[in-house]
Amino acid sequence: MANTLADIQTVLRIRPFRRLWTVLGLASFGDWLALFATAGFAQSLFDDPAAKGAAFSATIVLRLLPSLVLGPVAGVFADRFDRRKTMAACDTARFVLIASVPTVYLITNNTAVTVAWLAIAQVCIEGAVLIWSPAKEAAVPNLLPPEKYEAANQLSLATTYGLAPPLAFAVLAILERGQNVWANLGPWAEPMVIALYLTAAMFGILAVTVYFFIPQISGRYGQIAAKTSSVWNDFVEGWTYMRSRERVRGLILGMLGAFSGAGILIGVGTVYATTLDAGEAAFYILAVFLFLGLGAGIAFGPKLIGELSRLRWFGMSIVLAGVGLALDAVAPWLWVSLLGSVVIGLGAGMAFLAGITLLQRETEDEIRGRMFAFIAVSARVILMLAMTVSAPLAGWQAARQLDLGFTEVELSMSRILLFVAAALVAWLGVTAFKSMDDKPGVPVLADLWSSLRGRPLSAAVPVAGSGFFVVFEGGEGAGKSTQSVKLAAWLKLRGYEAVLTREPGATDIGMRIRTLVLDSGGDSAPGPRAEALLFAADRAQHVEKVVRPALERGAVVVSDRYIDSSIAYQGSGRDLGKDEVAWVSSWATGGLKPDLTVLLDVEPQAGLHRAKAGGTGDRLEQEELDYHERVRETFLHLAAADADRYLVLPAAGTPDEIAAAVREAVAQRLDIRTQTARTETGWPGLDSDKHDAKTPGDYGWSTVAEEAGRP
Ligand SMILES: Nc1ncnc2c1ncn2[C@@H]1O[C@H](COP(=O)(O)OP(=O)(O)OP(=O)(O)O)[C@@H](O)[C@H]1O
Ligand SMILES: Cc1cn([C@H]2C[C@H](O)[C@@H](COP(=O)(O)O)O2)c(=O)[nH]c1=O
Repeated sequence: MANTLADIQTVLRIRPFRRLWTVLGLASFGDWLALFATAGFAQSLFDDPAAKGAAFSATIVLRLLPSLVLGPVAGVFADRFDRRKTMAACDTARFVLIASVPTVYLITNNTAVTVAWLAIAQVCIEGAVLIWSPAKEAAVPNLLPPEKYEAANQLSLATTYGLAPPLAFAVLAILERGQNVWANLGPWAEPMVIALYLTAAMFGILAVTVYFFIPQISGRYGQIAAKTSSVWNDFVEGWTYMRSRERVRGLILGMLGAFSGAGILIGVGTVYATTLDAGEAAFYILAVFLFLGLGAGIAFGPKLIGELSRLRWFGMSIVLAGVGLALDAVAPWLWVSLLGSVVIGLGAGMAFLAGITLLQRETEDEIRGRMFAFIAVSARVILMLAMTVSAPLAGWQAARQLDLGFTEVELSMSRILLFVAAALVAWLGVTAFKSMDDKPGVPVLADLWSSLRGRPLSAAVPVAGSGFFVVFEGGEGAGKSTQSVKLAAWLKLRGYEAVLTREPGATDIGMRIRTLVLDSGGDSAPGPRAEALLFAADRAQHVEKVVRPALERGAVVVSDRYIDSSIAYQGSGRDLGKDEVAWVSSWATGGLKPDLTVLLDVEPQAGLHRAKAGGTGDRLEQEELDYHERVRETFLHLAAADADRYLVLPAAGTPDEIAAAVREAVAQRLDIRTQTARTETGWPGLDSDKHDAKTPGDYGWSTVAEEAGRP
């Protein structure tokens, strides 16, 4: 899933997408150019500096207003009508509207009329953008296979936010600078007038391109009958769809959370910058770093996180943006603040990319336009609200100096607001993560860490049954076999289907592996890695053929050794790395974890003495004492790290004492009344009658392996 340059080249080889991408690039360029050219044009109509400033910001505010009115129904257009025609119509409208602004000025030469028309045109242009964007966003999935959405979005976002704005600014700068050269050509040659005509012409070309050269944008529309439901019904349908889909809701919530944080950041930005004592330019430097982070997140995020679940990545990225905001809120120095800004950008960029890609995948074609419109509109509204509320608040109350001991931080309202934004964004990130998590039970940080190293953890394959899985672990001669037999016998007596099994060797293949690993010596002995893989192969077969089926039947499975043995013997004993070995086993077992692991802790020397019983022992029992010490340490560490799942018992107790403690723990978990359990210890064959019983045969029954005719 991690995409590379090769993925981007692949999507660009798809002709309809390549054309759409070119259209998008030019449209974004045109949008930025139109926005700043109209604002600049409005400014140029006045001489008074205050009026100039007001004209500039009023033009931008006018662009945001239509979201409130047209927003709710903008997406309906994308889902209701042919998207190709919708886009072409919007481009034509933009062509006419943008060209009309300087034309009205040139014809009337009247500032009041021009300003009035400019205001109307601004609102209509934004209306066209609001309808055009969801249609384009919803069209992308019709041109590409789903696994290419991410690369396509990377390309589109990089174009919209990385390439188009600097190009637009460069063109405006060139026009401004060139003004002197063609100043005598008359009012139509003024820089902003040229910019507006240039932009208008571009939208004219785009309308023709979309209409005649990318028929694929029409997608399903060409194949289905025209819709007969009302626009209002379409809107309600979109809203109901969003509310009923948990993942879609999580996605939208997370994205809007990120936008509210961005709004607060922009709102408090200029005031906050003054608390850094870094001069006038601090705000702009912060903005540059924010965009650098944003670009890096979009460009390198997917490569960095590799195969990490995109649903998880989305929530994590939003939390990361929250961490960046918190860093900015407490930053005592400019460099910390710049770091915070990069982190915010990284998180926001990755969340944006993951969010759009997921939304394209999660929503059906006929509803997609409304989902994208909802996001676009809500984002604008939230941005505006957050900016307008936080900007005046930021300057409220004088700042105080907070002495941190090593330095002083200026505690101001802007920092408090940043902190509020950080908490809000992080909370929404966590909420989105929880509502969309596709790998429940897989530890988040371990999953992230493994993914960064190229080996994501898989979600556990669920067990469709109510069985219970108990494992005995411990060093050589700890008494595992003795205790597993006792426990299984007791469970059978209690009426449970108890399946007594072991590793290695519970299956046919397992038995052959056992011989290979334990009995081959000298040159024919497996090397450490082969040994680890052989144990994992035995385990995979064991889980698939014995453990899972039994758990699915509702049985209690009692296994003599499981994954921890590999982590301890191969991971630590052979020094292959505990995480690596655990990952291999986790993959082999589909993430099946025991409900209870009983660790019988034994001094290696004493255990080996018991296990060898005067003989030489198998290949692993012959290892140095050091090796067995490492094995013991690792067992103890594993148990300490997950105390609820483990029962650690010193193996020095008598077999009966240990058996009673084990029964108690199992009884508690199986919800058998301990009182009842205790009263039946007099069953012949358990405890006192058979102190040295350690094989099922001692109780007159057999293990899984023996039932299958194996020793
Ligand atoms: N609690 C105990 N105290 C003393 N001896 C015990 C105890 N439990 C088991 N034994 C004895 O120790 C020897 C090894 O026991 P067992 O085979 O149950 O250990 P194990 O952990 O399964 O060994 P291995 O790792 O070699 O499979 C046996 O002779 C058994 O009778
Ligand atoms: C499952 C498993 C086992 N081992 C080692 C541990 C023991 O030395 C033998 C098994 O012998 P036992 O008498 O049946 O206990 O194999 C290992 O190294 N790694 C494993 O994953």
